[in-house]
Amino acid sequence: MPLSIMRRFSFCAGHRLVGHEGKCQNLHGHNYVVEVYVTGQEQDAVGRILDFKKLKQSINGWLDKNWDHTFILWDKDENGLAAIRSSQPHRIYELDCNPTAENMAIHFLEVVCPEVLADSGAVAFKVRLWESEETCAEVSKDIVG
Ligand SMILES: Nc1nc2c(c(=O)[nH]1)N=C([C@H](O)[C@H](O)COP(=O)(O)OP(=O)(O)OP(=O)(O)O)CN2
Repeated sequence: MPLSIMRRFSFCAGHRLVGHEGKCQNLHGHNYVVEVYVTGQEQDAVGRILDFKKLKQSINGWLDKNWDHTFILWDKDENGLAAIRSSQPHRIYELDCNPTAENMAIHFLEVVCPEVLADSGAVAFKVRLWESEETCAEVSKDIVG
């Protein structure tokens, strides 16, 4: 019987989309929401896949350090990077691709979740990343086991 849990997190960040035909080519920000769906091999003695609090601490720790109140920019966006670097202080997170909701969701599922959930016994299989209340991207993967 498939069993999973989900927790929702929020953070503020700036970005821009290189090559976008409209306003989103300009530096701007969002109140992002990220939903992380987690499953595990078995429930613990209490009946949990993973304590919601542990999930919160792991994910929020990473978000606070890396994405919250940063500019998330493509590492090839030299002009955008230079603009943000010229302000002091600044926080930048460089992605190896344009920071669309889709690419940020993929990065979160493929890179961030395995790192922060290592040793937890749980694994993230789906991420939904909301850029606004109306727009989100969703990515999921099959978990073998
Ligand atoms: N598939 C995607 N499309 C767009 C993304 C994205 O991540 N994935 N991102 C953006 C921009 O970041 C933009 O800030 C959000 O777009 P949206 O709200 O749709 O912009 P509008 O042009 O509709 O804004 P209005 O203020 O309502 O005119 C764009 N697309």
